[in-house]
Amino acid sequence: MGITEKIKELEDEMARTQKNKATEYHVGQLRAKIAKLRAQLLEPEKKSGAKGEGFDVMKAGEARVALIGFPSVGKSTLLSKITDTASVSAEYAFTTLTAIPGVLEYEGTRIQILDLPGIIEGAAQGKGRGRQVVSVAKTADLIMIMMDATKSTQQRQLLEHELEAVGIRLNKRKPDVVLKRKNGGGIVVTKAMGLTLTKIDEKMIKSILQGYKIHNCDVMVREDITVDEFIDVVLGSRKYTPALYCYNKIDSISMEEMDKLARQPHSVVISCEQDLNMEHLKDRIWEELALNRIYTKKRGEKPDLNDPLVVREGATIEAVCHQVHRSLVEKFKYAVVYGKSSKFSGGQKVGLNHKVAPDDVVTLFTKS
Ligand SMILES: Nc1nc2c(ncn2[C@@H]2O[C@H](COP(=O)(O)OP(=O)(O)OP(=O)(O)O)[C@@H](O)[C@H]2O)c(=O)[nH]1
Ligand SMILES: [K+]
Ligand SMILES: [Mg+2]
Repeated sequence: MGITEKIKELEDEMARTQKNKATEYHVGQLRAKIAKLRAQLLEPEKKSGAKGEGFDVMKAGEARVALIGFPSVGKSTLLSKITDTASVSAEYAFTTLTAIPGVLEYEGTRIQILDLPGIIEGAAQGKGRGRQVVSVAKTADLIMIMMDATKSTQQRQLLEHELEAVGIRLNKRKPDVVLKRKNGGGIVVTKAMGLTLTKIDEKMIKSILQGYKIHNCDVMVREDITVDEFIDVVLGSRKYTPALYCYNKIDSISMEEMDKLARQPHSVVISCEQDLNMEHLKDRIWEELALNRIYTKKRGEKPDLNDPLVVREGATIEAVCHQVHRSLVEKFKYAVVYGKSSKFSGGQKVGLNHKVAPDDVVTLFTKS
């Protein structure tokens, strides 16, 4: 009998079993057996030779949010609740075996939410399908770290650790350091005016670079970085992603406990089952994604306020062009912006590098 058939048998048995005090232990055992078999299904296939790089899911909408968490914290329940997609949820671990995309409509914006298999400690080292899951997290604009409010708060640290292990930096800005490799001249470290380095010194910077066999390089340090942050800069391939910590199942904890969790930074508490705080969660997703709406208008016409473009905070006119059409940048001549980013109330003529502000109106002019 294959694993899937075995699982099916156990599931059937679970469905047949009356749940009460007398069967509690037996049901618990069934659940553990199912979880163990499903974990086996999650093992990467040996012969495929793939290093487990992500799941093949097309991006959709204006942004992507990945749901990362241990098994059975309620990721699938949440997906079914806030998007147009139903994802199977159940009381045993490893119910979800692949990436399931859904779309959350938020005030005219489409946000892709990715339900993912639960990960376990050691995911980053390739335990279970963990490596694949954390790879998908790298493609997300926001990582939603989902936890069971009734379980220990250690979950948070363990999950952060797994994500850090694959080079994701949560709620951190890229350190303000510029490295410029050269062909000669040794290592030259320059600091921004008035900056004192308290956590790293020039000698350390040089020795780290030499450790990575970089012997000729200009280093411009613009903030008081730590050793780890400097190593991140040298390694380069770090992904700096906003994270929202979501505690589910608050229906099962006390008010005091709930209050404590809700007060942590970047945190939100919900109950999918009891429908608690779901609208607030959507607001927070939008806020953490830091998306802005702007509007385009044709010359001599009124802007179409029903059809906003959604761009990242700090987006440039170039990004706006990309949103409108892939080939627009090549034909771009100049733009006129109206609104907060414009110096003049009658509109300002700007180039591709100009940064737009929320609710700006933009007219794009192309070479004919
Ligand atoms: N008490 C309570 N139970 C919940 C809540 N949300 C989900 N559950 C239950 O938690 C269990 C697990 O839910 P799932 O949605 O399958 O969890 P998951 O994180 O997708 O699990 P995997 O796919 O196995 O990683 C189910 O029995 C749900 O009914 C909640 O807000 N409160
Ligand atoms: K589950
Ligand atoms: Mg699931």
